[in-house]
Amino acid sequence: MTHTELAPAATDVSGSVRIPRPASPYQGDIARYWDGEARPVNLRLGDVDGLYHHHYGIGDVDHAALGDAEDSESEKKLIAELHRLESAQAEYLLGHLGDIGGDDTLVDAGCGRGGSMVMAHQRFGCKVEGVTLSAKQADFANGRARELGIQDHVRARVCNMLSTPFGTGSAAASWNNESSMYVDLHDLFAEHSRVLEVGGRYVTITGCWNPRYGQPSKWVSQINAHFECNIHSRREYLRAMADNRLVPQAVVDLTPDTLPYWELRATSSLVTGIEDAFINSYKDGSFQYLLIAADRV
Ligand SMILES: C[S@@+](CC[C@H](N)C(=O)[O-])C[C@H]1O[C@@H](n2cnc3c(N)ncnc32)[C@H](O)[C@@H]1O
Ligand SMILES: CC(C)=CCC/C(C)=C/COP(=O)(O)OP(=O)(O)O
Ligand SMILES: [Mg+2]
Repeated sequence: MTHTELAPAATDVSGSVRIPRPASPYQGDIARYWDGEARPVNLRLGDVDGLYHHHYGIGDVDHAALGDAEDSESEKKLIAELHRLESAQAEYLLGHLGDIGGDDTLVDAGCGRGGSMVMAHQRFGCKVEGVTLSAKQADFANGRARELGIQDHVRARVCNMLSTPFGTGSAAASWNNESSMYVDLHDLFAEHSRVLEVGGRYVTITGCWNPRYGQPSKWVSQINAHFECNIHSRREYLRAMADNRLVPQAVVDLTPDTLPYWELRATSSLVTGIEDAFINSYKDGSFQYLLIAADRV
């Protein structure tokens, strides 16, 4: 499918994104949450190179890139390092999408400010369609795409990821990057399964509670309350995929890879207060940071 066949962008006369009525009061709350979000830990990291993420980082910290306590640039270097780890996370996700060509269309479900969409287009040359509940985020992502001159290929719209306007079988690949904890997984995977072509690839990076712990730990409950989300268990992911023709090809526990990011972030001036909940739950085994890549069969 070429992008000219896609439904027209939902914009009003001023060029901003049209806002559909939320599908539920909860979705209205989540839209308001992200419309109002302006945490320095996200904006200052994004300012490093113009890729704005709302996900966390993976990989080893490059200690040589950090200044020592006397270094007047140490805060700037710390921010650049946290951002590098967040972009590494997105590259890792994109690396599991398979063989994507310039004529393909990808779907980013819960696209935030669009950092991963820009990276996907830069990597594959393809079209990327994102959906978010937040009009502010969609405007931001579309503004960045215009600044980069890639607005014909990268587009965000205000839309519920459980009911998208994308054609059946129209996407070569789709993903959720830390956005699946806001929806019912059966509904979510039914929609990905519909939009993906047979043989297409679905990838998620997510935090999930570990069934081996028994129930969501107090740390998981704290993260849910902090973000107004509903973290699922690893078992729920695999079951809901199996029920929706999504067959896992890779399940990677990224918990050891994300801990260095959190430990570094906990030392920065940009802490938000949620760092200990992530660190403690990753360490006590009640919570895992997982990538799942699945084939649409
Ligand atoms: C933590 S942010 C992740 C953003 C992005 N994936 C990234 O990696 O930067 C969660 C995103 O999920 C979106 N979201 C939550 N529920 C949604 C829904 N039902 N439909 C569309 N987007 C949703 C929010 O609007 C927000 O953009
Ligand atoms: C792994 C889990 C459970 C994620 C929950 C979803 C979420 C809020 C992700 C990060 O967003 P953000 O980048 O806006 O958060 P922060 O401000 O903490 O960096
Ligand atoms: Mg962040």
